[in-house]
Amino acid sequence: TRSTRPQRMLKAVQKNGTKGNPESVISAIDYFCKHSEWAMNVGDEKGSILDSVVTEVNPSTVLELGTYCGYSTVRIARLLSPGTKLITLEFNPVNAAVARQIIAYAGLQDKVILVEGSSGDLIPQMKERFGIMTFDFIFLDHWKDRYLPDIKLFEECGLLRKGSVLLADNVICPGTPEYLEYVRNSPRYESKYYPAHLEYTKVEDGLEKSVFLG
Ligand SMILES: CCNc1ncnc2c1ncn2[C@@H]1O[C@H](/C=C/CNC(=O)c2cc(-c3ccc(F)cc3)cc(O)c2O)[C@@H](O)[C@H]1O
Ligand SMILES: [Mg+2]
Repeated sequence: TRSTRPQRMLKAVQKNGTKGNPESVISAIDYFCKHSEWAMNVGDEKGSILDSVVTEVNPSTVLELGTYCGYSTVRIARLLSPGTKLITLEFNPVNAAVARQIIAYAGLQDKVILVEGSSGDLIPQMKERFGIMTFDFIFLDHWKDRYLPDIKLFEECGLLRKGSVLLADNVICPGTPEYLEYVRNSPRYESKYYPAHLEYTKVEDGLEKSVFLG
């Protein structure tokens, strides 16, 4: 059967990247998306904002929803302190297989725990399976209509603490109106919008950073 876009992206990383060099993997994916095939990675512009938030938070516990090809996984993992690992959830096995290889090519496999499955099933298992008390940083980049149910699940499972930072991609395009309305109007969150553009385009998009107030 025909290859998938993530599989073609992996080939581009193996061809143009340098093994063990996360920056070269990020550049190879951005180049592929700009010159070969557009893909829904967070991209370089929003990726720089992601980098600055991760650096500012310097998290000890990290969760990503929607690994896709592992582009943002590599961006985040390369910035984590030694010994810190990030958990990333991906329910499409073909995408998960590509992401594992891209993460490994970047040399970051020891800093990443990729769990195959759906966030709705896995979030309630975080404490028992991974010994997580609360998350310092969460990156939301999965199905847009799942951002709101999943943030409520974080609250219900007691996975947020005073100061936990949630960063959400695509709050303008494709858009996550119910999520935005919730975090911007809830007294339990302090929210801030970071304007940018849809990856590799001039279309308006941005990231929403929401700090849980406890
Ligand atoms: C069921 C919800 N839980 C989930 N749990 C685990 N993994 C999940 C989940 N949802 C989706 N996934 C996975 O995350 C990935 C999906 C991400 C969804 N992202 C988008 O739809 C998206 C879409 C666009 C976009 C923007 C403009 C367009 F014209 C076309 C597309 C841009 C983006 O930056 C995006 O993030 C896939 O790998 C999917 O298998
Ligand atoms: Mg996205």
